[in-house]
Amino acid sequence: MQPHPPAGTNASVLDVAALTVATRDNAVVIVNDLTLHVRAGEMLALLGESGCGKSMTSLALMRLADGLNTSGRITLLGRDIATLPEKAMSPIRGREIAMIFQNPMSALNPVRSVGQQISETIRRHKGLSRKAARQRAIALLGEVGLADPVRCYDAYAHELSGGMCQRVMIAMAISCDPALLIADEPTTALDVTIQKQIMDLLHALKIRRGMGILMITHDLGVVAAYADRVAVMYAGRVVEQGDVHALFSAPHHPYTRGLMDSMPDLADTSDRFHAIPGMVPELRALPPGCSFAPRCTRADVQCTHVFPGHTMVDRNGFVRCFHPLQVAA
Ligand SMILES: Nc1ncnc2c1ncn2[C@@H]1O[C@H](COP(=O)(O)OP(=O)(O)OP(=O)(O)O)[C@@H](O)[C@H]1O
Repeated sequence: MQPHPPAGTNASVLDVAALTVATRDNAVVIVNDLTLHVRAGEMLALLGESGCGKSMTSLALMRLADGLNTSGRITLLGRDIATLPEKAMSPIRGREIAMIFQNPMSALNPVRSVGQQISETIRRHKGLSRKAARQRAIALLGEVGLADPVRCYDAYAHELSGGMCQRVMIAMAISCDPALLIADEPTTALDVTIQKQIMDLLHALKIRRGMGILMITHDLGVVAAYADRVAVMYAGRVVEQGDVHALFSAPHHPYTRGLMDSMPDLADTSDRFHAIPGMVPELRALPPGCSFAPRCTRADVQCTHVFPGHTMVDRNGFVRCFHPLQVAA
């Protein structure tokens, strides 16, 4: 097992370059030329509307995008895992990279206690004795904020609330000290107050453990409150990436600007809702050039022919647009 990079060192945990996922016949490109990185102890939000390819990105990173054509580099802790055979990849899942999902209840086995499920994961990856694995599982249930970890160990998923189940899933995900946690919309199925508790927990774990987190979300509020950096995805591509504060105070891509303008503003009593005109295109029938061009007021002929490359906007950010906002030409 590779040692994790220490937190706060800016060491890269995950580096993804030109990741592309397409159907076997290449008729649909679901993730297109995707570039991103996650450092130790930081949360990168992958932000986008439904159907833009966020979940497929996470599956591809876990090397679980079965039956699809995948290319590009996925460097985890300095090693390219994009082409590793399944036998070598299998122990990496859980141990170096772990994942939590939207619906924790359905991710847990209903006929085994939640503690047993965590113990089994620990025993499989760490080879601990039954007793030691149980002790570690109970400690983890305490670490994720469950009030009575010993009692919780013997509980079944149906005996716990949605928020408690998500805490159990997080305990299982961190049980082998992964360097990277992928969280795919982990709070979407939960009540608003519980959402905040789970996000606070992930934030605390990120700091305490120096773990990198890739947070998949469509929620700009979550991004603003918790992420360190954000990658904005549209129709299979990352169109803008940068530090959260920089990006929120001065978005460069017209799509990012549109997303921010469409956030409801409680202070605005004008009854106006600033929606982006038009619809997200079908991946099966993307327009030529920039996929956002048909909805973009800044688009010209060039935009309808060529997809723009990466333009660096600062040390940490890039935009893919021929006519970005507030970037010197
Ligand atoms: N095997 C496949 N063949 C063809 N298209 C697929 C396949 N798998 C997924 N897609 C399509 O790829 C697109 C991206 O799916 P994905 O689930 O990654 O989106 P998402 O951004 O996570 O959306 P959501 O937030 O709704 O989960 C969807 O339009 C989906 O229909």
